[in-house]
Amino acid sequence: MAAAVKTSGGFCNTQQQWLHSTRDLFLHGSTHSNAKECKSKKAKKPTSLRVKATSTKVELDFNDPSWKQNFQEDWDNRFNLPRITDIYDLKPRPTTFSLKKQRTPTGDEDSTPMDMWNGYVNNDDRALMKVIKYSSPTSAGAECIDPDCSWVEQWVHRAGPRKDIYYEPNEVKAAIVTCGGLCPGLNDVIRQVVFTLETYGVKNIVGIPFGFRGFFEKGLKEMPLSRNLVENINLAGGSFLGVSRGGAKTSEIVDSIQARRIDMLFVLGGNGTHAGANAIHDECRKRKLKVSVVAVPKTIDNDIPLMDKTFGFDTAVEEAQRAINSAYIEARSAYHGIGLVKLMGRSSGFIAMHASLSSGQVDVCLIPEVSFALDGEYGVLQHLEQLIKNKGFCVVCVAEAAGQELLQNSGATDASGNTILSDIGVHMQQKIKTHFKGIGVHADIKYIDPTYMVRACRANASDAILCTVLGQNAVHGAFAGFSGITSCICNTHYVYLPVTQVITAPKRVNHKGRMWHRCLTSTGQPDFR
Ligand SMILES: Nc1ncnc2c1ncn2[C@@H]1O[C@H](COP(=O)(O)OP(=O)(O)O)[C@@H](O)[C@H]1O
Ligand SMILES: O=P(O)(O)OC[C@H]1O[C@](O)(COP(=O)(O)O)[C@@H](O)[C@@H]1O
Ligand SMILES: [Mg+2]
Repeated sequence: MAAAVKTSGGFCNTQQQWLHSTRDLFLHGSTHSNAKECKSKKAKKPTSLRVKATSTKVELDFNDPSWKQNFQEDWDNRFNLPRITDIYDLKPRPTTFSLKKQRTPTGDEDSTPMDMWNGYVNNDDRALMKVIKYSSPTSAGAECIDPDCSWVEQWVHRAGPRKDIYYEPNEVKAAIVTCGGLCPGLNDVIRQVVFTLETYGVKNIVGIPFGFRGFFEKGLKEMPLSRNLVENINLAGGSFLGVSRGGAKTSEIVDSIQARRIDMLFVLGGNGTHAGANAIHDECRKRKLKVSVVAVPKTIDNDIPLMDKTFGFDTAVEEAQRAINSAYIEARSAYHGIGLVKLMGRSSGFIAMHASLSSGQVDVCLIPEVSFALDGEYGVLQHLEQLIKNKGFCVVCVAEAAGQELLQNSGATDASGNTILSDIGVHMQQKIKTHFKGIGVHADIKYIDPTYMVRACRANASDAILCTVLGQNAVHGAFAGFSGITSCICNTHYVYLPVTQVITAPKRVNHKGRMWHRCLTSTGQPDFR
């Protein structure tokens, strides 16, 4: 019987490094860990780990030949999709979502007979979540489960239309709600959900106004939706239905779902919304309601784990890049110009990192995942001084959650309970001004905060396509009888994940990963510690 390893804090050794990796894999589906760096030099492989998964407690003993099987069984259990047939004994019916062309055959010899055309997804179809086989834990970005970094298949359920469905389309009432902050692409998803529902034959489609509030706030009326009504909503940013934060009272929301006789609920939102969707799904199950709750992950922050990206992220990066370009032009044109851009990202620096990379105009990129000092020999200010001296101008991109430890925090939260961050952009602007004044060097600082411009725009082409697929798949998932799932993209494939698996913790930039190092190579910045 191998010894179990303590799973939380307190010590730092090689075992702990493994522990963090494996624990992260279980908790976040990724070994991209936020683990503190361990200083211990001597590598000593642990033989056993006690790992607490989100739904099961699994003990992996790597000396046990069946550890891989145990891991996979736990994985399959956790990624199994909840279905309404788990609580109801329902008979499926053939789908009404036709992949056949609705035309009379032309007699074209080359045309495939429709009944042989494989257009439906089988419930046993799976996609691999991880495709790289790392030969060693020291390989760049290695995500290992055991000390030898063995190959372990991690399958997830493929998304798409099924041959059998569990709802009578003409009896269905479907509702759509958009929650949290704005995000490019919300309207594209609403539109595709409506189109696809109508293709199945659903006639009763409504929009819930202003997020979860629309379920219980007096005076807010549901909006009937149809193809005609939503046809052009993708041409504008924002949400056609409106969004809101806070006010999520699960039991009241489910009372309202019951009273309105909603059968399918499509919930578009970020990590908070997904937690809300999960609570609604659980409550519906408790009340034995035949309701499918299907989420679609939105957030410009790209901070939802397990998926390649959330819709809106690409567009936000593109827009952020425009702000960087303006900062660059201002800085380049001024005598000793310093352009400073603050970008969103509540707890992760994805927008800042990607916009810095894509613009190619950033000299210093600061993200919350990597701590830095402003003052001192190795601080950011000293580096800016060098840049001004050597090339005459510079551009700094800072993520809103970066360097929070350098600031005073009021501890205040927004209506959803998210911490209100202190303004690192304004703080840096002041610090840079004071620093250059102090050393008697002229500096012309131009500060740009494009915050709401970045997320209020309409989706770009790649996001519009992502929204189309995710929105359509959300509807297919509901008709297939799944509930408590989210429609997303993993490893370039479209899949469904149980919501429980994506609300464990926000995804963050892997500061030891290749992408961050590419960013450092691009900016040429040193360590600021
Ligand atoms: N843990 C939670 N359980 C239930 N509902 C939640 C939870 N966290 C947030 N919500 C609700 O989800 C909605 C959106 O959450 P918020 O954090 O503002 O945005 P996002 O979904 O974009 O992260 C809000 O109405 C909020 O009340
Ligand atoms: O000003 P608001 O609406 O509270 O939004 C601020 C937050 O919204 C975001 O743009 C997105 O957050 P969510 O996806 O969680 O809604 C964050 O980057 C930012 O911190
Ligand atoms: Mg959020």
